[in-house]
Amino acid sequence: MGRRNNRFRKNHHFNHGKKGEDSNKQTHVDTRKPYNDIIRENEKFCQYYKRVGVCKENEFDQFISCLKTDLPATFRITGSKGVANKLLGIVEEQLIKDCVNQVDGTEQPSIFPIPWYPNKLAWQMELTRKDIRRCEAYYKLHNFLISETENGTISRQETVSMIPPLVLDVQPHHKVLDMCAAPGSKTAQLLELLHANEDPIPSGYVIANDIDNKRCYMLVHQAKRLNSPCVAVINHDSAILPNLNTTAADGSVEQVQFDRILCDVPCSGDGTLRKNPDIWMKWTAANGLNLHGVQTRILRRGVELLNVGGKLVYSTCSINPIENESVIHRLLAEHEGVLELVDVSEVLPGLKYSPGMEDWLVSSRNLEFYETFEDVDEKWKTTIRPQMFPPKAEDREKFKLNRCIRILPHQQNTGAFFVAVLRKLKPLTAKDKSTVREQDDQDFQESKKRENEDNLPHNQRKKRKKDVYKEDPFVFFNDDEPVWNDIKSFYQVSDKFDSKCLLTRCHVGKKKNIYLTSDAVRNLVISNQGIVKFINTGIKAFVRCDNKNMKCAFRIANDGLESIYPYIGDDRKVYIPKDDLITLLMNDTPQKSPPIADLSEQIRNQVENLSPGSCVLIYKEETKDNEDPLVIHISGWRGTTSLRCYMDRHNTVHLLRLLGGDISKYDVNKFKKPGEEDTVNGNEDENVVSTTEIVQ
Ligand SMILES: C[S@@+](CC[C@H](N)C(=O)[O-])C[C@H]1O[C@@H](n2cnc3c(N)ncnc32)[C@H](O)[C@@H]1O
Repeated sequence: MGRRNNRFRKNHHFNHGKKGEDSNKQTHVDTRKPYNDIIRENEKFCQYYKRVGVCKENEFDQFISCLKTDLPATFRITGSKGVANKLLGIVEEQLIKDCVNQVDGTEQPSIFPIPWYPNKLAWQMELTRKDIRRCEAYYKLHNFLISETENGTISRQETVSMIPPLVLDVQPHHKVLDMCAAPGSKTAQLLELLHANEDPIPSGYVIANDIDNKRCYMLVHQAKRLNSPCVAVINHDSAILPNLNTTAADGSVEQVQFDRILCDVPCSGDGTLRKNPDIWMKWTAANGLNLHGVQTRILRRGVELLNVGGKLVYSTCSINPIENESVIHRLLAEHEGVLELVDVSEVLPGLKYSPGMEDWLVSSRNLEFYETFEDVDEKWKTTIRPQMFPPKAEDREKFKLNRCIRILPHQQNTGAFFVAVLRKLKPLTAKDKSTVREQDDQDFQESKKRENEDNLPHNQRKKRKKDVYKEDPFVFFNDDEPVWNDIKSFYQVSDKFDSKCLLTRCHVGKKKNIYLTSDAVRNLVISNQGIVKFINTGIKAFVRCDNKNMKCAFRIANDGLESIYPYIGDDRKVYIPKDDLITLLMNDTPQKSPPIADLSEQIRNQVENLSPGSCVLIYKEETKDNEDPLVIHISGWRGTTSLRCYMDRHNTVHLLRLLGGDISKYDVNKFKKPGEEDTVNGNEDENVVSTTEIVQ
């Protein structure tokens, strides 16, 4: 299987999380109204942004009207190059024809590749998620989106949210920190970039952090879809994230400085009004003022943790300059000569955006606007801070805030977004750090107090700490791990494979699942266990199966297969032709696995002398024009007389789709009762499973 098209695993913690990227914002207002009942008006919002001048005057009405409409649906194709190419072909040749052009009598909505996203791998539709879910004409599109998302081969990510990882320029050897990572759509993208070379185990890694313990499990779920041994999820306040260490072979300890940092900070979220219309009801100018402090502290810690020469992306889904350029300007001014804004105008050709603002007014919570701190009314001087103001006109050229990127909704029918790319030019001095800290402590206390007053409903205060899950330990193998010898000899694992990167999640008892991390992640976990809270790391590589016919107690798991595949000996590898693979995939009853005698001669010859047990099935499809071939690796089982593969339903549908097999029994029209469906399709199969049901 491709690295990113492996098994989706349910995590029971996942449902505890809140929904959406901006759900970390709280409010007094009861926002539980159905979205249709929400009146998309807020006089103060319009007044504020008109006065602050976020867009040209002649565009303002268009800007507001667009914010009042629902967001178009978008998705990104992920997966290894071969899988992504094949899926792209299916989108272009089948999906558009079958799914979108089906509406009779109405204008056909378009579906098109997002022009600035590389290799046509991101698509936008003239349809909202609700349209797709509710309209029968799009049921195949809906089924496709659900099953491929569950499988991990597409990501239903908002257009603008795809930008930060792209401009961060992540390479497979980079040490990457995602400071505010949950629910994890950008972490997933960072991981894809880390694996772009399709190395089985890249030397770089992604540390994904979030302050919210429950949201960390959403992150675990996202990361798991990608089957990477190079990611660890941690749970900390990123404004005070401790220094992380690594330990060298001689035992010396070194502090980690990251090559790339994503700082996708908590924000007022007013850029997501199209997706979250409840924000129309709760927006006030106080939100931005209150968040500026925490945003600054997170960014500042990011700058401290960044390697010299490294890049950091600061992003928000807010339109407000107080949460955006003001934070960037503050950091640039605090550390003059240490940071520069990177010009990314050429990185995403075709992206429409406005340059960062170089001048803005600062407003009190009740919309009194000020040009300078000196003008601010005494009563606001704890809420409005001097550092929130723009640079003086003569300093603008020094800061180059126009290099920030502001995406407004009407520019290309998206949400609103802010992105800034910073490069660190030299280390911070000790003086830099201490002056800033003293000055900031006072602001911090004030803003904490205000956040409580303004944002948190009484019943939510101090609630957070309680339901924190206790993690199982991360127990790495030693050189003399007893179960390893059997596994190594059964699968003829090469000596190049470092078994010390395998781990279990228990100290005692029978080992059930064996997970794999990269060497670098192992080092981080071992060196920092007492320093930060690790929530999850490692992909499932081997699973105990205790089958009496197999000489080894562990079978290979699909999740870790891409990472261990190159180290496995040839004897347990079986090359499978397309028709045989389709036969195996079409069989959904393990007790009736296809008899080897019924498979092709090619398979019969290969498995004749293969002892029963776990094996790797390999399918390779050459492509025209020397494109990346489609290569699929699957965990298989050679029974005494039969052959089967380990697959969940999403994998099965995905692979059958790629191979051109029959998925009609899964591709159910949920708008028709089962009886009607049979009549329409002439399909009498009793085992019809709707793809929507599979999700539950
Ligand atoms: C805008 S969301 C991040 C979205 C995420 N990057 C993505 O693409 O899916 C902001 C996140 O910051 C987290 N957060 C808020 N304050 C934080 C802090 N001090 N340290 C770390 N995370 C924080 C919230 O829990 C929330 O998950």
